[in-house]
Amino acid sequence: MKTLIVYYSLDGNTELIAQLIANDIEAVKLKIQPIKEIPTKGFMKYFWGGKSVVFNELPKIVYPIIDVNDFDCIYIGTPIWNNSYAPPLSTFFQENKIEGKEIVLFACHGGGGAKKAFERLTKILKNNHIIKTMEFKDPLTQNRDEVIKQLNVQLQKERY
Ligand SMILES: Cc1cc2nc3c(=O)[nH]c(=O)nc-3n(C[C@H](O)[C@H](O)[C@H](O)COP(=O)(O)O)c2cc1C
Repeated sequence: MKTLIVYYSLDGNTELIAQLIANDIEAVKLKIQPIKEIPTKGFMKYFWGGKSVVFNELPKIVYPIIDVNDFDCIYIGTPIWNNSYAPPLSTFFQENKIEGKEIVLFACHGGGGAKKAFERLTKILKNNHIIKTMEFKDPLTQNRDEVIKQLNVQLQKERY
């Protein structure tokens, strides 16, 4: 089974989880990068990020060329922005038709959870089989061994 890990991360939390997953399973890791990076400091990042969710923006993105059809399983990772997933993923979904895949969703949040974002992603990815969802609270602020433990528990658990 060929596995792809595709993710966006502004502050590195989702990136950390993507890396820890990649340490655990054989997979191609693909980072999505907006061409115009949003501010990473202070109030402005919440303003820009929040605005992009509210207006359903499709920011221009770059990433290494891949063909999603080459993969059977796709891990999709996002930070939670305004209770939703980050808009760079919307652009990725527009540019890459994801159908008939086994999907694992993972998200990092600041304490508000990821339920709504997972519901939205499940809707968008309706022609796929979502096998698992995993969420983490700002893992960069937590003890690394604890995060690895949480990841291992979540990798083993059933979807709901
Ligand atoms: C624009 C913006 C909106 C956010 N909205 C939420 C939210 O609704 N709920 C929440 O729990 N955390 C929210 N956060 C916090 C991030 O989801 C959290 O810090 C996450 O770990 C960041 O992941 P990253 O480091 O991969 O970017 C928001 C952060 C930003 C920048």
